[in-house]
Amino acid sequence: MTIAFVNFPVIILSIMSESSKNFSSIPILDYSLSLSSSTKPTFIPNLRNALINIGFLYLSNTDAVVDPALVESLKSYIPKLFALAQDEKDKIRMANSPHFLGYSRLGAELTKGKTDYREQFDIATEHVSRWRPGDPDFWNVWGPSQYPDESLIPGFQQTMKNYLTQVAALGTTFITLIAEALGLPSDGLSRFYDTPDRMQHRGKVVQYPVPSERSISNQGVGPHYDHQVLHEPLQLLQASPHPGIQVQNLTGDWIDAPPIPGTFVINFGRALEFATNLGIVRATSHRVLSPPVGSSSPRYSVPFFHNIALDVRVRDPKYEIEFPPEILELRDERGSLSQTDSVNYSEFETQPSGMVQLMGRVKSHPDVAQRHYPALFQRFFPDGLPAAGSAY
Ligand SMILES: O=C(O)CCC(=O)C(=O)O
Ligand SMILES: [Fe+2]
Repeated sequence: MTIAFVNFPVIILSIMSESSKNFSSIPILDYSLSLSSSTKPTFIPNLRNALINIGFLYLSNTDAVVDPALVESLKSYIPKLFALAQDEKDKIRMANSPHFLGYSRLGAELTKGKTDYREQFDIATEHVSRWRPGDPDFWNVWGPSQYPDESLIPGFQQTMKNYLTQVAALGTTFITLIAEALGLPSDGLSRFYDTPDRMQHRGKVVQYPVPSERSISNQGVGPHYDHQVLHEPLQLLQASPHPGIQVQNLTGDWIDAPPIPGTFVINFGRALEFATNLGIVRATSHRVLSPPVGSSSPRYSVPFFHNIALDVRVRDPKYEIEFPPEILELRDERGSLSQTDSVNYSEFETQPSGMVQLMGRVKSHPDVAQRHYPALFQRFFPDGLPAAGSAY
């Protein structure tokens, strides 16, 4: 099977050297090939390979859906966003929001109980919460975002909204390509989605500061799977070289996925893994290390998470999909997925997607949970708020 490569020097050449298990770099897929019926047949097999064997890919040539000028404009706002006065950032802190949207100070987030060394604004596509008293708590995990005062950073809000709309559209189209790559009709995964007004997808803008000599940890964000279907982080190029995301292959090695200009990194979340007969698609464990000590600039990224509908229980027989035998064979050739030490969202086995999402948010942001979901907070943190991990 061939992999479409963009000619870029940082990509290590030895892709899939021995077996797919030991992949040692991440393939680059040219999105524009999916747009015409004459080139789509070269795109789909590469996507199939990434879905089943790797769990990660770079996507290039997405200009038809995500405007490069908009991406440049968004990038130019990011250092200004983090340079806002601390009290202005705190005005839109995440603890204000039952939807876990807003600003988190450095060190406010936990992954597997350990502190992540990053500062971030969680901002989602526009959505009105449908939760009313008496409804399931997890309906309230989606709702409106908080933005900094417009006069402090004029134009940022609209730019971010436009960006989120465009990457969400890319995600929605990409889901149809995933369905085709898995031998289904292009709407083969549509059962996992609600109507657009009842969907929300999340983004965030993240700064990973350069640690000092004395820092005890270089955990930008600890090893985890994403719970959603798709994760489309935009890694921004830095003044000094940064390793970027690292991805774990089936033998447990961490593979660098450095930023490549003009691409998105796409990885698949546990929702998709569980929804595809418990593991045709691979969700892949990943982490981010802090920039090396002495780097001249922090690392910035804009992750985006494409969700499935809140009420879907992916393991409910009514959502079961029949895949063609060739796809099942490819899964069998790959073998079963190893257990890693990452946050793994095994709750998908029994819980609706919204509840899995809410539980993940509670564990990552206990102070927000204490305020808005006291019963769940008590369940996960019976001894009270941990010393680290407050989003105030
Ligand atoms: O910062 C990044 O590039 C990715 C972060 C990530 O994996 C996450 O927030 O889930
Ligand atoms: Fe992630």
